[in-house]
This record gives sequence, structure tokens and C-alpha cells, in this order.
Amino acid sequence: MIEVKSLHKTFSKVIALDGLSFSAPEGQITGLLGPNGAGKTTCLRTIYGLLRADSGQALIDGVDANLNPLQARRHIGIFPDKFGLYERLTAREQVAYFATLHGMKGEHRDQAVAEVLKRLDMDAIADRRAQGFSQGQRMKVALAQAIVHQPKHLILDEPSRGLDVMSTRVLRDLLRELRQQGTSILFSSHVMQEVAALCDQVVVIAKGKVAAQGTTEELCELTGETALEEAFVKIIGTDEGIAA
Ligand SMILES: Nc1ncnc2c1ncn2[C@@H]1O[C@H](COP(=O)(O)OP(=O)(O)OP(=O)(O)O)[C@@H](O)[C@H]1O
Repeated sequence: MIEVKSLHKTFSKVIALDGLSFSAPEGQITGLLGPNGAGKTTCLRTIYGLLRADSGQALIDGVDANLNPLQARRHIGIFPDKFGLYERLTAREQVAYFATLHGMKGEHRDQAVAEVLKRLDMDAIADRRAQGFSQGQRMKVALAQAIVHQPKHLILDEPSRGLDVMSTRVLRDLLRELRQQGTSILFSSHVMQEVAALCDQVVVIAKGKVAAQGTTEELCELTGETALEEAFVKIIGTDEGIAA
């Protein structure tokens, strides 16, 4: 379980997180929705220990990401907002490198890499160097890196950006499969359709705080709307956080 408790974070005068609290339980997909600058990326980066909160806690199975970032990170897969690939390595080599960082070795590692490449429909690019990869191909490599060690928790910052329809479907199926296996999945998105289709729980963030939380149905009921997009607009008071 991922738990965020009263997180505060400021960047000089900007208040990015202002007492943010929610939890992402096992076997569920939790979606973080919010307008630009709401604090989603800051929250996710704090959970995976890349940023230190000023106060509050981000707990991964009870381990504080601020105090023990390495231990907290051991059981999480991360699909970050910005990622770089090693241009000279093939997709297979990149994923194998991440598997090695997670302590996997030899045949066990090679098999896990082959499986994840297959699962993400990457066989055609597996042995090509990353140089020249399209945005969607890069995203797939980053996704493969995030899940190759079969983490208990998966954190994704806008995972479907740049993916075509088929790749988005592959991603959705993958997240559903991982949920079935008990993984806790936390992802941020601006795509209402995706959130409504996938999430067991939606956490709407505005100005670093939770503005509303519940299932898509509960948020619609709360606002008297029939679609998540309309409910979101009502909660936030603007349509700023919705992807075109
Ligand atoms: N490193 C930083 N230095 C200064 N300000 C920052 C930094 N990182 C984030 N911020 C500010 O903190 C606030 C929250 O930013 P964050 O990136 O978490 O929002 P977000 O919800 O992910 O937005 P978006 O949907 O646009 O990606 C913004 O006002 C942003 O400008």
C-alpha cells in the first residue's frame, strides 16, 4: 500500500503540496487528476524518493520514502515524467540494465526481459538501438524498465502521453493484468476517458490538496453530473486539466 500523509512541499515561494493525503491500496488502480501545476508530479517524485517533502510522510508498505528512499524504492516500479534512454543501447539492453540494477542476474534476468518485451509488443524493436526511436517506442522501453522486476507497486506519471491507440490499449491491458495480480498502481493523467475506464479510485488534486476523492461514479454523484469530465470541471472550477 502507498500512503501519503499530510505532505507539504514548497519551492521558494511556490506551494506545490499543501497537506496532501490519500492512499493507493493493493490490487487497485488509483488515478491522480488535476490541472497543470496542481502538484501531481511533485507528489509522485516524493513517493519515489526523488524529492524530500518539507513535512508529512510518503509511506511504501510502511517505509518512509523520505527517511529510507532506497528501501522504499525496492518494491516500486517507476515510470517518471522525464526519462532518458541510452541511445547506443538496444531496447533489450536498456531493460536488462534496469533488471540488473534491481538485482536480477543471468538466465532469470534474460527471461524476465524477454517476457516483458513480448508483453509490451516490442519484439520488432527489441534489438534496435534507441537512437531514432519514436516517442511511443521510447515510452514502451521506459514502461518495460518500470515493470521488469515485477514490482509490488507501480507509479506512473502520465504514462499514455505519446502512445497511439494500439499502444494505449496494450498499456491499459497491462495495468489491468497487474491489478489482478495485486499490484497497487498509482498514475497521473489528464485523459478523463482513460481515468474513467481504468481507475478504481480517483483522487482529484488542486493547489496541492485533495479536492475530491472516490470512484468515478461517486464523483459524478457528488457533483450531480453524468461524466467524469464534467464532474472534474465542477470540482476544480476550470477545464484546465483536461487533455484535448
Ligand atoms: N523544481 C521546481 N522548482 C520550482 N518550482 C517547481 C519545481 N517543481 C514543481 N514546481 C512548481 O510546483 C507546482 C506543482 O508542480 P507539479 O509539476 O507537481 O504539477 P503537476 O500537477 O504535475 O502539473 P502538470 O499537469 O502541468 O504536469 C507548480 O507550480 C510548479 O511550477
